[in-house]
Amino acid sequence: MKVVCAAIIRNEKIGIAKRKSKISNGIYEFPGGKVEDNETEIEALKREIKEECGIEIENIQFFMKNKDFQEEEIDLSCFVCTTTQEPVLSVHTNFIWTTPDKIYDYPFFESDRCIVEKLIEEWPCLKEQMKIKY
Ligand SMILES: Nc1nc2c([nH]c(=O)n2[C@H]2C[C@H](O)[C@@H](COP(=O)(O)OP(=O)(O)OP(=O)(O)O)O2)c(=O)[nH]1
Repeated sequence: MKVVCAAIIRNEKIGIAKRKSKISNGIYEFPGGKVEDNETEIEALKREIKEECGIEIENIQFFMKNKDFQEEEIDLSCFVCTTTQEPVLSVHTNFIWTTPDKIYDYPFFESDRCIVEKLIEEWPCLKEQMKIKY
């Protein structure tokens, strides 16, 4: 299954969201979801973030891929992007703006560990790079 997710950056913070249902109940994740057959990863990402957070995202850049096996194989592509809007939640019960080094203060998707690690490593550069864009 192809899945996309976004590390959304705003005001030098990254957004993480808490799920209210299914396998990841109560766990924080990067917002996103499954890629449908008729769409590109970027189209899926924009659609999922609009559906789940009610916001438009901009400056979308590929960040990394990660494979995991849950109930089936998950082929996850993570992107970084910016927004100028505040989320309005539908499938999540909470949304927090934080910095990568604090993500593990929250119960977070274990399979996303390498994404979080890369975000921590690249954060000084990434936050500067994304700052000029919003
Ligand atoms: N959204 C998201 N899903 C992730 C992350 N890491 C990770 O392993 N996953 C897995 C969990 C799920 O098995 C799958 C995403 O499925 P989903 O349930 O979010 O997809 P969806 O929104 O399209 O779901 P639905 O429409 O079928 O309800 O990817 C992540 O950071 N964000």
